Amino acid sequence: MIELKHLNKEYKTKKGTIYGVRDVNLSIRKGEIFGIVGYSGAGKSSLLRCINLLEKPTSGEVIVDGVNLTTLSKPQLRNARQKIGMIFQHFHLISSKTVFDNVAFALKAAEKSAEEIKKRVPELLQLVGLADKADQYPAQLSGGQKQRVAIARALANDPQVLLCDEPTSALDPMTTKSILALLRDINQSLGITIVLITHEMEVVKDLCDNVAIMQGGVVIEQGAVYDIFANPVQPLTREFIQHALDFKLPDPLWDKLDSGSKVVKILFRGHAAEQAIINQMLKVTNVQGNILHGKIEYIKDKPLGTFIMEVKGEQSEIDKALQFLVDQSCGVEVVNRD
Ligand SMILES: Nc1ncnc2c1ncn2[C@@H]1O[C@H](COP(=O)(O)OP(=O)(O)OP(=O)(O)O)[C@@H](O)[C@H]1O
Repeated sequence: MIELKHLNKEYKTKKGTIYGVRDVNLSIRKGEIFGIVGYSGAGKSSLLRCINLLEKPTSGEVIVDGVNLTTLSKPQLRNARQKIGMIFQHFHLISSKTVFDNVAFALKAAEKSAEEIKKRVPELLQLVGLADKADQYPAQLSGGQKQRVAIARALANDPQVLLCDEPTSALDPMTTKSILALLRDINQSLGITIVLITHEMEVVKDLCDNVAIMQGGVVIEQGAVYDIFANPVQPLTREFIQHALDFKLPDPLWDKLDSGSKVVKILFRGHAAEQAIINQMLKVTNVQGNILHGKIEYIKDKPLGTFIMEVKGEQSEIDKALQFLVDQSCGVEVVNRD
């Protein structure tokens, strides 16, 4: 659906050239939810805004549904953009217009008739759960409701793609969940391809099919969300995942551990998460194990288990135990106190 080929975006400033996006190649499939993750300044917004040419790439190709947007004339680009909706962190609603008129604005821009607008706006407001708010003004709405209006407006012209620029960063956790659920519904019921940028891996875990991690304008790692969580390669990716899975041992627990023991983080991928592998390990080796932390996450309905264990025994037996886990395809990492 979306192909980015050797995409570069440079900003010329008084202080020199700033590289927003550097040689990015991405392929986003029709109907998927694709996440782009990175810290502030990583180039996420620059990349997203290149997809609808809000930012003109310095070089490279942006192909949406088979059309290379970088080659289009202005009127052609205007037409192509109607098939790409966009929502933002701070909603970008027009404060002097009612909810109805904010949504109608997108239809007017696409030169829809008054009759069509009268029919379409209530349908859109129904879709986002705001059928009773048509006559209210943005100031009378909560953050979540404002984002719903923005989503209705973005969907007005039946886009094939919805670009989401940190859509939940200004919202509380409960509202975040409801907006993510709405985006998932829209993706499933309307088949719209969603590209979403965020700095929270939690959002990616709950919503996305595939993800790209950005640093310094470069995509440093990409893949299916489950694979990225189960086998992160880059240190930055590991850092993001650590935040999302939250498995840092608290200090009082470290204080209680035997000085001769090892603390091991074990990752169970796929069906291994549902089997009694730790039990088997304790049976076939002469070590004692004490589980300090454990949880099983379901990502895209596939289990991913993370356990932190204190392992005690002769070094040779500990080595044997860890090798047993590796042989069962578990990820094994000795954890040291920070
Ligand atoms: N219009 C601009 N002029 C000059 N530099 C820019 C411009 N827009 C972005 N940049 C620079 O490009 C780099 C990438 O910025 P970008 O906003 O794309 O990152 P980001 O990952 O979206 O960050 P954030 O999460 O803070 O929005 C940064 O160094 C930023 O300062």
